[in-house]
Amino acid sequence: MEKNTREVALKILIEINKKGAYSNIALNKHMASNINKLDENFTREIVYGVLENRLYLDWIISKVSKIKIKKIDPIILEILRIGVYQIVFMEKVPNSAAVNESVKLAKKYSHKGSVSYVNGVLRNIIRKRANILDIDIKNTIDYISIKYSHPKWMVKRWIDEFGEDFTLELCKANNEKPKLNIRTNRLKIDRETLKKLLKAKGYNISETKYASDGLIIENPYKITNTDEFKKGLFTIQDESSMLVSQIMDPGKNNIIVDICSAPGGKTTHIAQYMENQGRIIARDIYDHKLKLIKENSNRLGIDIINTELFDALKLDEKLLSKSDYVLVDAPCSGLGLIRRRPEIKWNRKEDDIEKIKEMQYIILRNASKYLKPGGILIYSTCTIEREENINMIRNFITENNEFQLAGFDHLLESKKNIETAEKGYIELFPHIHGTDGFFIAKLLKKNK
Ligand SMILES: C[S@@+](CC[C@H](N)C(=O)[O-])C[C@H]1O[C@@H](n2cnc3c(N)ncnc32)[C@H](O)[C@@H]1O
Repeated sequence: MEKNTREVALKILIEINKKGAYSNIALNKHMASNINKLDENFTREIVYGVLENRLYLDWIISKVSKIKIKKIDPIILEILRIGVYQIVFMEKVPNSAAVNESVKLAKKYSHKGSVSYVNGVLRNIIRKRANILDIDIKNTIDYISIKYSHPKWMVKRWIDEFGEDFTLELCKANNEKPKLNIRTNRLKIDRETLKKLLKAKGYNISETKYASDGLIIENPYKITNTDEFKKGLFTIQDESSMLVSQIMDPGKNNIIVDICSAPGGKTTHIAQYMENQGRIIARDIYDHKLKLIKENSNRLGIDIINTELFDALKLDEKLLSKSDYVLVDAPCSGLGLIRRRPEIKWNRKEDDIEKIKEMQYIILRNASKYLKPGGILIYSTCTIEREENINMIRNFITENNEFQLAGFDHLLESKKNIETAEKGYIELFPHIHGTDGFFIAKLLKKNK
């Protein structure tokens, strides 16, 4: 049985590396519906463990391998990473099992020479373990990069922006498992009652710190199979994302434009704030993603959302000065999501940030034109890159002086470590706030 779990992990990792698949989607695709909890957890741990620790695992392999990492066949390298991960991080797995199962995978997926190479590398690592696991590197960027397995460009960028201690803690937190958060659907139930219902089913639950609708689930196994989920009493959403609608704080009968809205996490939350009265125009560039908004709305009992296929890079003359609130939940580099999707570390390139920034600015500028005077614009991203966040907003305000930042500290449940809220924006970080890395700014379009 365990052989299969390792082989499934190998297939998933290859799919992520070769095809750029998202880890969560690849995992769900490969998990048979009848897989037991132990096997599922084992595969999950290997996939995430290998993605999170890739540079450190490669560094260990390089200590004993005669072949340079870049020259190792990609499948053999992945088999080695899986083997080394078990030896170094999974105490319950006997070394013999880690070696034998890796050798079996090498036999199945490669040729004879590779089999003895995999066997030799893993046995050498076990033998020399006491001397090769400590990282004896003085340079801070190199040290953090290997110890917490983040690409050097990312570490350097963050040290320049946030300092060394901050970067080290951030990288450490990026390798920790995020807790599952759910959002109460206040159209159907209040948070306290939902908490009691789920507690009675054996879930360990606490309340989110900043978001008023959020609950943190310690043991979320099969939570989407519960009646409570099927009846639409809650939806899955990180606390950081819940804050977007909380900070927007729209009321009944407003007109809202959500310009990049799929799969609808924030749009459906906005509808809750509007008590399902008024009108939301929810747009996205992908039709298949708009369908997800409809599915989510149906489950949650929301009928004020009109989905529209529209490219936010284009200006829609029909919407000029029409809306009370606009949300720009911009496509971004996603560097705040590394805890959930560690493959971002390996798939994202530094050059991408420049291109993404240009697109974000055009989307923001177009979206701002849809607001009535006195309207509110919310700009959010799931990245910690200031170039895509506060620097972008400051540039925008300089060039569009009818806009100003609007403070919102009174809308948060707690003000701890979130002091900039009174100035009209917040930056969230996994190691400080326990949320995804995230940015939210609130802008007021002044009455002329
Ligand atoms: C951060 S996600 C939005 C998440 C969504 N607001 C939620 O809470 O569920 C960004 C979205 O922008 C969409 N997108 C990317 N480029 C776009 C464009 N040019 N026009 C409209 N939507 C775009 C993507 O398809 C993606 O669904």
